[in-house]
Amino acid sequence: MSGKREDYISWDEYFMGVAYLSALRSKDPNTQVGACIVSDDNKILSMGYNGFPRGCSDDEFPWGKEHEQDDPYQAKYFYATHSELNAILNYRGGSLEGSKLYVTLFPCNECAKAIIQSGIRTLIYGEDKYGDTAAVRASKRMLNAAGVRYYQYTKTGRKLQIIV
Ligand SMILES: Nc1ccn([C@H]2C[C@H](O)[C@@H](COP(=O)(O)O)O2)c(=O)n1
Ligand SMILES: [Zn+2]
Repeated sequence: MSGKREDYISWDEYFMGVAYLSALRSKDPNTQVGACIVSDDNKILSMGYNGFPRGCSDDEFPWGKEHEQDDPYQAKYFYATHSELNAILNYRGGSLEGSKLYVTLFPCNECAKAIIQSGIRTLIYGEDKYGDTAAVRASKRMLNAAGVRYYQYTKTGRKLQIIV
């Protein structure tokens, strides 16, 4: 055997795989989101998943949805930091100018602002299940205006199995 292995995973499979792996760390019982920020020369810069800020206990803060509780103070939305924002805030290396963001779910309007302002130029997303909401429509409006390129990741169908 003298040639190289040919069935290695692509860059997109690798980074989207890392984003999906990060999502598995989320304690959100309904939606787990993962993100991976990559430099333009394909080095991983940061990762994140949705969860409560440091010091806000996963066991004490609420994981319910607003409409079930009828009180936003008792629902997760005031407290959960989105995976994209966590990935941006987790980066300690300086500038994210020109980087790419892989995220399992299309970013909301608040994350879009952080993405634009941090200098991320390309966004590759997995799902768009909230695509018809005002938050995601506003997000796309801002990303379009700011010239952030985005496209949906096309699943290759390859099954990645890791035994840990
Ligand atoms: N792009 C996104 C969108 C949502 N999230 C987080 C915020 C919540 O923890 C969860 C959404 O909960 P749901 O309303 O589906 O019960 O996902 C995120 O991190 N990034
Ligand atoms: Zn968001």
